[in-house]
Amino acid sequence: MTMRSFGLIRQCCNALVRVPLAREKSPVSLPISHLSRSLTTAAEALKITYDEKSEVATMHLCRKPVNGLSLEFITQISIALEKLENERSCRGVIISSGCDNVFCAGLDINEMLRPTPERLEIFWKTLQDMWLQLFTTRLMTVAAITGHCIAGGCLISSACDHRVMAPNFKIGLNEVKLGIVAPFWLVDSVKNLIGYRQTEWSLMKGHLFSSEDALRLGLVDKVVPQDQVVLQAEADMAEWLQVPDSARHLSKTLMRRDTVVRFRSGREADLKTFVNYIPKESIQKTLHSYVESLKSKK
Ligand SMILES: CCCCC/C=C\CCCC/C=C/C(=O)SCCNC(=O)CCNC(=O)[C@H](O)C(C)(C)COP(=O)(O)OP(=O)(O)OC[C@H]1O[C@@H](n2cnc3c(N)ncnc32)[C@H](O)[C@@H]1OP(=O)(O)O
Repeated sequence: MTMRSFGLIRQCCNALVRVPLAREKSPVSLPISHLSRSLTTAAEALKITYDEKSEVATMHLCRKPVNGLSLEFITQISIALEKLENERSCRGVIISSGCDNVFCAGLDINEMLRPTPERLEIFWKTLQDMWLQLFTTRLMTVAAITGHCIAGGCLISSACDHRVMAPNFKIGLNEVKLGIVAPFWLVDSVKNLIGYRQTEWSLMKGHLFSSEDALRLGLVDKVVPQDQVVLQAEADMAEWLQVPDSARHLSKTLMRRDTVVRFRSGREADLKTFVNYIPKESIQKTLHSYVESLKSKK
């Protein structure tokens, strides 16, 4: 197998002061006073490899301990996606995790705790952009879900085209448990997979589905033993790539058009809602208690 890492991407991922690079906006300088805590450095957090033979890249999320989506991390993912999108030979990307038993625990909650208004706004815009990129990319996208896949984690997996998950983990939108609400575009992308009622019910309860229930509902496409998830994702990717790229991408565009149109017309209002809602004292209290409960479970 011929593997090479994308030098350019690595280079970009290491330079993280000016963000975001994603489409539809010009770069802005980040207030770096509120860097969220992680056990990994920015350079270690995202590893991209490319297999020339299969024309498939792997985006390995390694922001330990749980791949919490901080502004810097989302920016890295966004830059990497853009680079892959522009790499003509690349036809697909597998998103995998380097965190034990966790694919992604969602947004880094620290981003929402006592945030500066400036950073909060950039954070949400960057997340919106990253989601749009992933949801609409010409690349075939496969999520290799080797562990829990919660809220923002489900944002990533549900924006992909195909999902392989390991057994005995949890996946879904639990935002209400934190006193917050999933944005309509994330809800739509889950609803597209599992239908209205299951989405409504799980959203209102903050219910996380087991891997097995997720398979039954269509929230994931396959459940295989944890040590086979990536291999299965690669095999499924190869099968998917037998379909001509442009026809596959046009079909995806057709199916996702309504969600994208709704997103584009609602994203400004969505941003305003988020930046007004999160700093509220009552929300801050609930988020704080949630973080405490995570720490005290040990
Ligand atoms: C109409 C108004 C609309 C307004 C819109 C408002 C908001 C919209 C946002 C919606 C979009 C998405 C939101 C989110 O993603 S919120 C995050 C939701 N995620 C979670 O609830 C997951 C929480 N984590 C867990 O349940 C567990 O950590 C686990 C993933 C199951 C893994 O368990 P385990 O292996 O036992 O690890 P620990 O629990 O010990 O965690 C290790 C350390 O990591 C910290 N941690 C965990 N998750 C997060 C996180 N999401 N952000 C930041 N930090 C996290 C945890 O506290 C541990 O830290 P410690 O070592 O310092 O104790």
